[in-house]
Amino acid sequence: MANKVTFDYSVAKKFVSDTEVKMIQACAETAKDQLVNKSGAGNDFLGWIDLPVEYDKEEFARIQKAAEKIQKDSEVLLVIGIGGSYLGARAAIEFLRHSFYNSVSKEIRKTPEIYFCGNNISSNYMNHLIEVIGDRDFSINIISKSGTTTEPAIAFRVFKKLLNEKYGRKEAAKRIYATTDKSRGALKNLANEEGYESFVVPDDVGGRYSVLTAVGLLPIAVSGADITKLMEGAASMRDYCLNQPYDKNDSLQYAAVRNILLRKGKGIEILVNYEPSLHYVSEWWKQLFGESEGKDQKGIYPASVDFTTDLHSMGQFIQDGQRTMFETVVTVEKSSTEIILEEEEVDLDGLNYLAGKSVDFVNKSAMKGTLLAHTDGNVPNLQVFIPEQNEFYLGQLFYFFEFACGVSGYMLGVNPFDQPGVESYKKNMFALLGKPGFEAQREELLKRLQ
Ligand SMILES: O=P(O)(O)OC[C@H]1O[C@](O)(CO)[C@@H](O)[C@@H]1O
Repeated sequence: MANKVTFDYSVAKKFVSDTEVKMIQACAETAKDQLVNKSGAGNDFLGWIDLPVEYDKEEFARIQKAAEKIQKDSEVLLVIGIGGSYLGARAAIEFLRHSFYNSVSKEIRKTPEIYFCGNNISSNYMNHLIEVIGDRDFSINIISKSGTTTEPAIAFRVFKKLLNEKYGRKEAAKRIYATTDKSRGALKNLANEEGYESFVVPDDVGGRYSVLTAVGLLPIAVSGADITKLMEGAASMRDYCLNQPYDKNDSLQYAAVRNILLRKGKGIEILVNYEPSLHYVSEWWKQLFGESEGKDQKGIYPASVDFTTDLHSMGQFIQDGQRTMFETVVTVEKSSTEIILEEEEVDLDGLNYLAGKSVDFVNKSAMKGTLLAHTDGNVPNLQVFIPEQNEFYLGQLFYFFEFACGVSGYMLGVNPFDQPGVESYKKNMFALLGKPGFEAQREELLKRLQ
């Protein structure tokens, strides 16, 4: 077991040869140079590259203090945000903390319950969340880089009212933490006006690359995870990404191999996990790659499955359906806890052959068996290994994927740091809602909907 996050395509050699990986080296290295020298498209959004070593230490200390205050004065923290202002924190908390974080007893959890909202527009979801909070003490972390995104803005209105009614406006303001642009946007204005403690999303860090800023760090710190170790892990992976030669650079190799597969008609990448706690890491990864690469009618469609659960639903398709996909299997090498299966006197369930074996051994056997079966079914299987489930390796994993994404986007010939496509639905929604300034579009859309 290596002591870092690693990438391995050895099982996929039938589909990607070492020679092909060598042939694409120049392309990958040019893309890396563009990224590191900041000479490519979107180069005003590259603040994430040095973030793990150049972050604002004063703000970092303020984040830790705010987290301690929330831990002391709140039973519940609401994290309001969407996309990059949501997924990183959720991914980290689910990966690092208890599988049943919000349900397990306070004695085990020790920190506030954490609920995410503002990531949908459902009245049911919000009403049910109000019921979950009940009359308990709570705080809000509202996160929006632009400060104008509709989903979190609506949720903030609703939950700010609840907080104001419970504590009065002045006291409520001390329980609201705003993570947003340093000087612009509706949320920044509101924070200034009401005196909320504010944290900054740096100008040069886009939403989907912002997990290691206050966007991710405050909720992660409230959950009791160690954000210093998270940054240290990211810093160590930054070092590998920037300084290792091509053949030893896991992140570069991953970017290269997925581009080789794309050129062979594999337009769908499925991120696979065998730990339920990785589910939201996949969700975070999907936004990272989907928003970065899916443009100009190009890109690999990022999908994900949770195995072994989805082997019993999507397994058939992956084994046997249209051959347009490859899998990237993320494995946690050493499970943090163990269960050993015991022998039963009468072997009614036929499982005595597993007596003395750990549940993780069964899980790993399922993983290895599936890897070979899917390879035989002509689905290339790439692998990413995480040594253990902790903050350090998660920091490495985040940075590994971010770097690979930047490189891969340039290899593909797109700007990996913009997202013009997401505006189309917003314009239509604003027009239909009657937002001032969208009158002409409104008439046109209403006619189409008749
Ligand atoms: O932090 P904000 O500005 O509310 O944006 C949230 C998300 O919405 C998007 O801008 C897409 O609309 C994403 O890129 C971003 O992560």
